[in-house]
Amino acid sequence: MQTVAKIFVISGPSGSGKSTLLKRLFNDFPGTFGFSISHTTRDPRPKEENGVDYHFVNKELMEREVAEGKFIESATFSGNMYGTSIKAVKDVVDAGKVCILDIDMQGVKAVKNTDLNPQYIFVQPPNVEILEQRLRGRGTEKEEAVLARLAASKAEMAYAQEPSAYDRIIINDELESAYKDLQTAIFGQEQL
Ligand SMILES: Nc1ncnc2c1ncn2[C@@H]1O[C@H](COP(=O)(O)OP(=O)(O)OP(=O)(O)O)[C@@H](O)[C@H]1O
Repeated sequence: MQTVAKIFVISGPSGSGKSTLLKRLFNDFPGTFGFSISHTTRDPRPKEENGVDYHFVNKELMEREVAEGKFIESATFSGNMYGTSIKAVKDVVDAGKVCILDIDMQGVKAVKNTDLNPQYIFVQPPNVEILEQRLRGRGTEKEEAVLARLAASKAEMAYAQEPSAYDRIIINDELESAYKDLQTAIFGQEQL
């Protein structure tokens, strides 16, 4: 399947519908897309496989590679490092797949400092009220987390208005229409 790029960055406020749209895309075009495999310094859990679920690495190695600029971004949660390496993204493309990076605004800015040269897509909710309804409707976050996500959405929406921030803005009002717009952004035209 011909796509307009080999790497797509999908960003947008939490609750804007990125996962919903991507799930559909992966289902409708099996084998076409892939996510990069992240690195982590935490121990594997039972059934987790190195190079499949994560690249499990030791802290010294990961710190060195982060310092060498081999990572798009990295962060520490509960004492464990997590991150996406530039190579992990290129590996998806080398395996013949189109790489989808589902990342936040900081991640988008970080990708812009690499040689990956993706297409940047922003998934935007129709308005803040609907975003709030959807976040609450999803029921996966506590009140505090909902408020934090709504606050973060303001900066994400403002950044998306900068002319050079994204190649495409998809307004996720009616899902069918947003999905068609996503297909057009990815394939150059609607496929289904
Ligand atoms: N067009 C739409 N109309 C109505 N509801 C929608 C639409 N798109 C998504 N939703 C619903 O909104 C909620 C948030 O969507 P989703 O989880 O896909 O957002 P997300 O951008 O992936 O969020 P996060 O960044 O937190 O993972 C979900 O409950 C989803 O079913």
